[in-house]
Amino acid sequence: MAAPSAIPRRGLFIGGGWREPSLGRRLPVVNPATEATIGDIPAATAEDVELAVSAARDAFGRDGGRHWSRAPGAVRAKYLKAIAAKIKDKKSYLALLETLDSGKPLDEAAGDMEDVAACFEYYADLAEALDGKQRAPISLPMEKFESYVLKEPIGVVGLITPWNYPLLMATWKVAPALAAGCTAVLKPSELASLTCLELGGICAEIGLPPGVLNIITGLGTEAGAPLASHPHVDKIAFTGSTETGKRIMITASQMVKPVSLELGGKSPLIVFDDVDIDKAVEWAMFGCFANAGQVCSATSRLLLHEKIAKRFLDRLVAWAKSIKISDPLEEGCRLGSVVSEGQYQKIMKFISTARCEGATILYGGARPQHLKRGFFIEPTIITNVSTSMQIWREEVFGPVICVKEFRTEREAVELANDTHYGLAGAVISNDLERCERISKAIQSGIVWINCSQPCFVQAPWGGNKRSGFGRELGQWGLDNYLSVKQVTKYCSDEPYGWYRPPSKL
Ligand SMILES: NC(=O)c1ccc[n+]([C@@H]2O[C@H](COP(=O)([O-])OP(=O)(O)OC[C@H]3O[C@@H](n4cnc5c(N)ncnc54)[C@H](O)[C@@H]3O)[C@@H](O)[C@H]2O)c1
Ligand SMILES: C[N+](C)(C)CC=O
Repeated sequence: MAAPSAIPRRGLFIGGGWREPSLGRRLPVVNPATEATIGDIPAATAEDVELAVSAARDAFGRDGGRHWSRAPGAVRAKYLKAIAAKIKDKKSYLALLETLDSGKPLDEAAGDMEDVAACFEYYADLAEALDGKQRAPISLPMEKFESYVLKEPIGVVGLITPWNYPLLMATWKVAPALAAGCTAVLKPSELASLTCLELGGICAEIGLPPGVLNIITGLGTEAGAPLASHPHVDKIAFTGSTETGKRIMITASQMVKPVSLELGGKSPLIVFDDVDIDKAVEWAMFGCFANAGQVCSATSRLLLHEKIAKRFLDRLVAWAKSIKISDPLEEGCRLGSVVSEGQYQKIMKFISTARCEGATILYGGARPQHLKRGFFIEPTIITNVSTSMQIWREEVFGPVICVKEFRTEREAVELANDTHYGLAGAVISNDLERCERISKAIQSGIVWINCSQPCFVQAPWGGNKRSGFGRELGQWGLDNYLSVKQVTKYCSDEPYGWYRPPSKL
């Protein structure tokens, strides 16, 4: 598909319609593959957050919740399915916008749109099933009491999301939140908001009740912070960096507001000496170079058994050389640009610090020579790394992998767990018992065996340690937006009998 001559000019999506931001400000949209400014997005501020939260509050309580929050799950499912159908209809267009906004290869963006539609469909099914799970009885040790559980929507939720999978990361929150009966204010990243704004257009087209989903774009400090601190927002679900996650947690703690946090990672991939090297190399490549390494669970630390390390690295370099790095709209592109100039500078600084600290840049580490414009970085492989180096310890969020060797299984596990993060980890070995042992020993929320990165909407996603807490996707994703209410009934005709009745005079 050819690039559109202009990006749609959208307002903020509040109360079912478009509004100009209160202060009239807009932020430029830069195509990171060309460095051209291709449009702009509204810059919301606290005044707009106020309007969006108020619209969500009204929608939550409208007519006693009959049309949304207390409506049968099948009603909400109908809307979620309609959104999924529209996403499928507009897949090519949305993928194109995502690529122009973020620099990711067009076919990766198209795959993301399929995942977006599948996520809405999945949570439509869970919304329908929710009614059948209400009033689940609790077995009690006293016959005079009966108890059951109601699962109720938490209320108005604030959803703050990053730029690496812009519409998909938003959908992981919007779909379950709406399925649960919550109403929401979504604040996508200022670096890639175009497809999230299009989601607003889709909601209007399918007639989603006004205010059920509100979408405000803008800077984190100006639009995200007032959303996180708003007293009428009942929960914040956040995906982004650990630093911002900490700030959100501090803000939310002032109101004892629940938060779920999907944060950064420094995920290891352990490769033993009993493997097919080329197959394992491909998983390592997919782990660290897909989406230009801007993946929360990216394989950023590669642990190689010393017996295969040299052969593995030779093949890894050979495979890395064969990646097509190009404008992400070109067919066959496997490495696009990173998302912004800021991200480009940050990644380059990580690489130069690694060099200064004594690591070896085995391959890459620079701008590809054939691309004079755009924020492109070669796939980069770094060896001679020590565990005190920044490149080992901190999340890069770019196409950069650092490598260490190990001798024993124990040493591999110690190295894998030598991180403050705990999002994901992976092991490749033909010895499945060893893989099982390692999957238990790795301190993370996700472990892949003989693969790396595949992600399914049915399975829980989230981390431990400084990678956050709470789980998205699957039933766990829905539970994030439900509050559990215990209802206990006294069902005996007898008086309770704790106090003696006053004597009749
Ligand atoms: N664990 C996961 O599932 C997962 C998935 C994707 C990305 N991530 C993480 O996201 C990070 C990259 O995304 P990013 O650079 O957009 O992260 P970021 O923390 O800079 O921004 C994330 C969002 O928070 C907003 N924000 C920034 N400051 C804020 C504040 N003070 N108050 C409220 N909101 C604020 C931003 O505008 C953006 O919408 C990486 O660390 C990555 O690992 C994690
Ligand atoms: C799981 N994934 C890759 C879609 C999102 C994490 O950044």
